[in-house]
Formats: sequence, structure tokens, C-alpha cells
Amino acid sequence: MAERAARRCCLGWDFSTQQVKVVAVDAELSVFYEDSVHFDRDLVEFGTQGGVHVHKDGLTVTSPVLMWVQALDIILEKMKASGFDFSQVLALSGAGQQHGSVYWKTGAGQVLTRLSPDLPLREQLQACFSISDCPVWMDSSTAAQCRQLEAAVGGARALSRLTGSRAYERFTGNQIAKIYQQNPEAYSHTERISLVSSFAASLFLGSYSPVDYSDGSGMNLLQIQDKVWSQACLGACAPRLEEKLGRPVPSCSVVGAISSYFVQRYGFPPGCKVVAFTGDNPASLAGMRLEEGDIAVSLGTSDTLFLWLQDPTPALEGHIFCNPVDPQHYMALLCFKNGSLLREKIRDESASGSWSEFSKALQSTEMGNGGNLGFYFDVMEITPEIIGRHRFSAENHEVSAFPRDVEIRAVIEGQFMAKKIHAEALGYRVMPKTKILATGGASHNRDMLQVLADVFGAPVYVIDTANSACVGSAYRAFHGLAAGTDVPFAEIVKLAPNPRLVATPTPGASQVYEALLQRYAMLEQRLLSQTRGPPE
Ligand SMILES: O=C(CO)[C@@H](O)[C@H](O)CF
Repeated sequence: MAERAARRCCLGWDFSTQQVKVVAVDAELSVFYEDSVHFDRDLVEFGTQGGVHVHKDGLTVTSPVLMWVQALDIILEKMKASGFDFSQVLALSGAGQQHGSVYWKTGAGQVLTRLSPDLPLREQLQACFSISDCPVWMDSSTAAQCRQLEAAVGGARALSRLTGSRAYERFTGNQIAKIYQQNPEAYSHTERISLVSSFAASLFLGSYSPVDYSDGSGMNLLQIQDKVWSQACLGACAPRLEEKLGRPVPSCSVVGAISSYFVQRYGFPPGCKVVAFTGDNPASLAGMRLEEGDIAVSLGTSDTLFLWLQDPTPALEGHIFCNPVDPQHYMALLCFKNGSLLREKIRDESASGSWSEFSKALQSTEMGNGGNLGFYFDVMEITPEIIGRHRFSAENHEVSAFPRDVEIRAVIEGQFMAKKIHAEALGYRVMPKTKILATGGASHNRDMLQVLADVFGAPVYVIDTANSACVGSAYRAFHGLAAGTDVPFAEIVKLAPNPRLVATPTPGASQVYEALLQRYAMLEQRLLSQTRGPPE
């Protein structure tokens, strides 16, 4: 076999809900190696579905921490067997599913520093966790703890201003509070609490890695302006919590050199740097190379918006996180539950199940849809909390139905206007240099992207984000190599593949949607007041 040319590279890891994935990226920012281990398929003994266990109460959702540990053993052995040259790895970083938490048992830190290179990690860490089934982001069993936390700091809006989000069941502080309340012995035998991201970094480091600012923003514990733990939040969740969390660090920090375990067992160079791991969504923002004023719109089962913000306005909807690549800035995440499943329903009802019919309807109806507006929430929407289908005529009268073509445009315009209105509520503003990056299944429909460009008044690009969290982590590892030089992230990643322009705003679009957006916001408030009473 031809000798593999030496290829200096960085690794990007993603400890996600369903798998552990890795990519190797060379100095030209080309991905030349990728691999993954799927929990359900490759670690059957843990019996997960979609990487998790949904408990009988239907609310508690956990994943076995030793499954994550063993997945790393397997993927490294697969890389070794494939002949991957670990000696070329200059640095590595990674991502973890956000909000999940790992509970290291007293004494585990000593075990981490003394791993034998002759044995796999799973065997040596077997007894290192005080909680074996870790709460993950799909858990919604901590409503009581959320209310307690909001009460402790002066309400939902006060907590949002402090930590970037109101209390959410999946957020780590509330999960820790539940464990302290329901399993105080396990909590007392816990010397360190990690996020999934900092847990993974700890494995590579051979010691406890700190939580980074960006993923730490998903805990309802970190003051996102001062970047320190909120004493009020810590105190409301559990005692002696700060000593178990350690001090948070900037996401671009080099947290140390790789553990000798990996040098001796796999051949990593002793100087291989470990750059702080972060959450999967912040890592994806890095992988998509978002810059100030850009938006990424993931059009999937649920639609997710990633925003780059300089001056955030925390709200009762959405999440503000510290920015993973610029410590002075922020990012925001907005989730819209009624995404592709809703679009597919309307396609079946109003376009005979055909996307080409759906597109023809968008092509044959005018921007602004003659003033007709629709809200389509077949499941309880997250942003905002409304359910049902609500259609309004140009005179703001609620009507029971629209003609087929009008219905189709009303769905798409409504979904995209909601995105712009709630993005602006978080402090986002379209800038002259704004790019909208569209990803996910629906981003293959050019006519939908034309509506997106028209509603936002900005050009829409498509970008391959299949491995965005991994690739973003490898990019952040390269950025870590330049630590201390003040080289901006954008400079480090300028050689990466560029997104492809797909749609630009139709002339006159901003005039049409400026008025429509105001009506949409007013009608949304009307629906909200009908369902939940006057706003806070
Ligand atoms: O809860 C989420 C973000 O707030 C999810 O996107 C998880 O990060 C998925 F792992």
C-alpha cells in the first residue's frame, strides 16, 4: 500500500444523542477522514433507542455514560485498524449534546490521571460515575425545579436576563437540582459535574476539563454577560455546586495537552493540544462559519434558527448563548416545533402530495398573498406557545379556509415571518452583509428559499451541514493552535468551502413584508392573549 503522505491535521469530535462521530481536517481545511459509532447499532448491550432510554414516566430521558465511554474506545480502535496516522494530529476539539450532565464519583479524578495504556477506557472508568444514567436534553421531568429556580431569582424574565434563557426542563441546573433532591447520596459522592462536552474533553485530557462559556450558557447557571456562575442560581439548585463545576473558561481555550494514555495507546504526539469542547449547536455555528449578522436556518422536522448577535435581548422565547468563536459576542437559538411535518401535511392536503405542485403554488401567488395570513401549529408550538391553525383575511378577520394556492403560500410566509419576528425580539437585525444559510431537508426547495429571501430581505445560501458540529470542532481546534495570537476565527477558516447562493430578495419585497410582519406580530399577540392571558 502506498505510504500515506504525512498529513498534519486536527480532529473534530461530536458526542451527539445517537452516535460518537469524528472527522479529520487537514491544513487546507479539507475533511479527509470520518468515522462514527452508533449507540443503538454498535452498542446493543445498552438497549438504547435513538441513543436514549425514555423512562416509564414518559418525562425522564437518560443515556448510560459508560456507553459514551465505550463508543470512544471502539471508534479509536476503528481508526487504528484503518491505519489512521495519529502522530499527525496537531490538536483536537469536540462537541457534545447540550444540557446533558455527567457525575464523576469521588476519586475518579485520580483514576483519570493514571489510566493504563494497556486497557480500554470502559474497563478503567467502570466505577468512576456516581450516576450511571445521565439526564440528557430530551428530559422534561424537572418542571418543579424550573419553577423553584425562577422563583429564587425573581421570575422567568429575570432568569432569562441573567442566564440567557428562562428555566427549561432540559437545562442542566434544573437537572442537577432534581438529582440533589431525589438522590442526595449520589450527589454527596460526586466530586465533579461535567456537561457531555466537558466530559468528553476530560477523557482526552486525562483530568477534569472545565465547562466552556458557550455550552455553559445552556445550564440556567452561567451569567452570560459576566461569564461567571450565578451564585443565586447555584444556591437555588444544590449546595457546594460551584466546587463540583469548576471555573468556566472561554470556548477558544486550550485546556491542556492530550493525556499520555492516548500517546502510548494510539500514537498521538505528546504536544497534541486539547481545545475546550462545546455544545453541538455552538459547534455547528462554527462549522457553518457564521459571522456577525448571519443567520442559519435548519429546515428539518423542527426548524432551528442560529443567530450571531452582538447585543442580545434575552426573552421568554429562545436561548442566548455566549458565542463559541468570539468571546465578546453571542449566539441565539430559536426552535420552531412545527417544521417539515407541517409542511408535508399541507403538501398532502393542498398540493396532492406533490412538492412540484407545492412549488407551482408558490410561483403562482404574489408576495404578501393578498394580505392573507396564517398560523399553522398542529402540535403545541414552542415559539410561541400556541396550538391550532388560524387564518386571517386582509381585514384581519379570522376565516376557516383559504384556496389551495393561498394556503400553501400562507404556511411558508407564516413560518418565515415568525422566524424573523422572534429573531428580532432577541436583538437580531438584518445587516447589509447578512447571509442566510439554509440547511436541512426543505433547503432543497428553491421556491421556499425564495420566500425566505423575500421575507428577510437578505440573500439565501445553502451549505452542507452533515458534519457541521464535527467540522466546526476541527475548525475550533485549528483556532486553538493560534491561541494567544488574536487571529480571528474567520481568518483561520477562510479556506473552507463556501456556501452556494440560491436566492436573492425580489425587488419590492421589503415594502411588502414590512407591513405584513407588523400585522403578523399583532395577530400572534392576539392569539397568545386568547390562549394564555395578557403577556408578563
Ligand atoms: O436541546 C437542544 C438545544 O437547546 C438540542 O439541540 C440538543 O443540543 C441536541 F443535542
